[in-house]
Amino acid sequence: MKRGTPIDPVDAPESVEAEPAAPVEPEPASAAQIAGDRIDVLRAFTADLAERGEPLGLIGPLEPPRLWTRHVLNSAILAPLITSGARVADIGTGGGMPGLVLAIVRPDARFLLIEPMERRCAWLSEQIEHLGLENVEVRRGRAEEYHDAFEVDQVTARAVTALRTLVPITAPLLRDGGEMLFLKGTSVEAEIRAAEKVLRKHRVTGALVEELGTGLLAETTRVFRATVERGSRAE
Ligand SMILES: C[S@@+](CC[C@H](N)C(=O)[O-])C[C@H]1O[C@@H](n2cnc3c(N)ncnc32)[C@H](O)[C@@H]1O
Repeated sequence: MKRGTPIDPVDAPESVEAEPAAPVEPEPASAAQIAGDRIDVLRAFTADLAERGEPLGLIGPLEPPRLWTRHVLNSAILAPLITSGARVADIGTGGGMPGLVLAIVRPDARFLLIEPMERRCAWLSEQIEHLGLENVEVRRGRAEEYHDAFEVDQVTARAVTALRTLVPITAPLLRDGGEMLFLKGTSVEAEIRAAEKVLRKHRVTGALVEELGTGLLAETTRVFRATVERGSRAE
């Protein structure tokens, strides 16, 4: 794989034999600025992910040297877009991005981490307990299984699937007026064009792309923001 290509942790090998462990990226100076008084908790999570993430198949072998920049801070940079007091569902949290990282840096919001894979759920639950987080719960399963179970104010996701598939599985989780916040790559505009029909069908309005992290991160990140506006329906 080309260096610099984002790794899909799903494809990460279980172990890499005879390869020396890649050195972990030193903590960037901006980490404390982004995490504020939650930096110690974020450090503890990142240290554990650095040590156990690859053997557990949560991150690929090329990720430790860019763990902070590409994964942890790339997730934490979304924090200012989380509404205080909001109930937030993160879809496909995997090793913790972005949902667990956001739960760490935003203790004033409540998070549900929806993840189908048992081993990843076990990791997330262990981290929640170990870090003493009281604002986050794990729900095992696919987002679609929770469509009639609850409604949240905001839904987040990173590296789960393209917008035209992500919108139909996440829109039903949002209350009327609820917001989608999806971390996306450079292809987001093309994804929006490909998703035009489903955006209309699910009454997703005000779609825009914001660039986050300028002046803080070596690599900025792009977030897709949009709102579900169901409006009142005639009886
Ligand atoms: C490539 S990983 C990304 C993990 C994490 N969000 C990250 O950025 O590192 C995709 C994750 O989405 C989960 N997933 C796939 N389809 C899903 C669905 N329909 N509902 C919830 N999670 C799903 C997978 O189990 C996997 O953990």
